[in-house]
Amino acid sequence: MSELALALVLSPDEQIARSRVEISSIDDKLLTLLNLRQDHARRIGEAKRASGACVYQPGREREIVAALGERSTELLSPAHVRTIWSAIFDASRSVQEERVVAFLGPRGTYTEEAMFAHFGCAARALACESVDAVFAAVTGGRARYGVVPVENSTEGTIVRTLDLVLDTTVSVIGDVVLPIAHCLLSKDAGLADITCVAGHAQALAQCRRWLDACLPAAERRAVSSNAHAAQLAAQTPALAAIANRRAADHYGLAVIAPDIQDEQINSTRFWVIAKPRAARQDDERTLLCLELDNRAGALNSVLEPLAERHIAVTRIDSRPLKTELWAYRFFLEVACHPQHADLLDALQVMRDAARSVTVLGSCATQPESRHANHA
Ligand SMILES: O=C(O)C(=O)C[C@]1(C(=O)O)C=C[C@@H](O)C=C1
Repeated sequence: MSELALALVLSPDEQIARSRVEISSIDDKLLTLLNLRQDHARRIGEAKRASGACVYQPGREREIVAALGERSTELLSPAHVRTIWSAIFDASRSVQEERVVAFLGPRGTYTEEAMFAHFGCAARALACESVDAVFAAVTGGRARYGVVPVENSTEGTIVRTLDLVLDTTVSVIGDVVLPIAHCLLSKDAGLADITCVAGHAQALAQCRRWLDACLPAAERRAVSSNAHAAQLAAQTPALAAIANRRAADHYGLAVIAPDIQDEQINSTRFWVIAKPRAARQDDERTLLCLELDNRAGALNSVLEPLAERHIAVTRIDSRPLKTELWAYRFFLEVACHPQHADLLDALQVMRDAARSVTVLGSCATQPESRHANHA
């Protein structure tokens, strides 16, 4: 009897039971094939170790997903293919290296969310108490990678991160942009019972208008992270925390008000840091630090060589030199691969005009905003 004819004579329960048997048998075959795939990934990992090649090859991953996406069907969309293969690549990379990733903790921070968005669940997470501790874990070899916040679309630069990248030997090797949806969390108090709101200074600032309108009399207490604020809220009934839903789940809190950020497009950029390594083929942005003489036209003389070669400057920031009054160093992001002939050419001219020019790292294509996983 054909499948169609059989479907007509089977009761719903019989159909479910029959298809479950088929699904179990398909899962069995999938698992065998996935193990075979993992074995090849392991062999590639050994070859990469021998040749010094990088484990993570985003270009190859994109190629695979694009080819499979073209064969997608009504039953399995390109988005499903992307999600499934993203987990397969995670597993595959995890047999090639153990990825300990330090992040600004504790558990439940937005940085943890960014870490999972970038590395998937195959990473072994190492929660650190401060941005400094994340850098120390990477420079000291306790973690291969680190994830730290660097810029918020409402509040601007996180200067400590910028200073540490400028002052240490680590490189920026990627970035992640997350939309930030702040919630007010409490153990079991209602809005009227809250006398204190704790959160990272940036989060308190990003919710200023909402707090002025809804909790004008409450004390605002700046703490080291939003997740730490959630820990405090779990212990103190009249204290509410500004944090994400991941923190609510992790610390057993209720969301008393969702989406309290003043700007709905509020997003944070996180940098992925590591010890210096060669740029990847598909890195399209290069990060630079420029130290300039304190004279008229100094900044212009380093920007001109870029403009002349049509290299766009996508970000510029200044930080005090600290060793000299009112003198600055400049952080630049430019839209070009670090080894591109035009950029190498520009850098040579810039080096003549500046006290020093340092390449701080490079990133792949500008990340799209990813939606926070509130599951
Ligand atoms: O092709 C490689 O270089 C692999 O290591 C295999 C593989 C994969 O699982 O397909 C895994 C990691 C890379 O980022 C790209 C692809």
